[in-house]
Amino acid sequence: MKTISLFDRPLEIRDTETKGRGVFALEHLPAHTCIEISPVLLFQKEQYENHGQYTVLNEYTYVWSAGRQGLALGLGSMFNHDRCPNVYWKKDEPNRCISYFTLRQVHPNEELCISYGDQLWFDDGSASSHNHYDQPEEENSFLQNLLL
Ligand SMILES: C[S@@+](CC[C@H](N)C(=O)[O-])C[C@H]1O[C@@H](n2cnc3c(N)ncnc32)[C@H](O)[C@@H]1O
Repeated sequence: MKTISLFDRPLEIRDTETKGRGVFALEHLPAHTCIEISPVLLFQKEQYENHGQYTVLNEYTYVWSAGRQGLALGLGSMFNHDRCPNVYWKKDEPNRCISYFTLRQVHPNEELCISYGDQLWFDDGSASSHNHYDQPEEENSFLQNLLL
């Protein structure tokens, strides 16, 4: 299957050339739009250390409190990494979910990507296939604050 449409949402899961599947916008999305709220499945520290980390889960989970790891259900596990992301995320630990927002205006057919940080475990496809959107200064500082 090449694409999965998401019914009433202007988003689609597509195969990419170098990154596996990814999430794409089908229309213009304004900055700071909430595009997804993913419920999170939590793994206890021991469960993850003894089992989870040796499986494919290790490419998908988010660090959670008390040494736990969280798997974002829904779209949250489908966002690829970009060193200049157009999506940021916020953990909501009490409600065990992660919300995802656009960092800037997103154009139709643009891939929606988050930043995984500096320690990548794969060859970064975003380094070469980077989109050439010039991020305005104020959006840049907003991103810097989030990542600090
Ligand atoms: C959370 S998953 C993202 C969804 C994944 N593409 C899929 O098809 O299931 C993380 C994995 O996606 C791939 N990936 C994400 N961002 C990438 C990038 N910038 N360059 C290459 N591979 C990437 C890597 O294989 C990574 O382990």
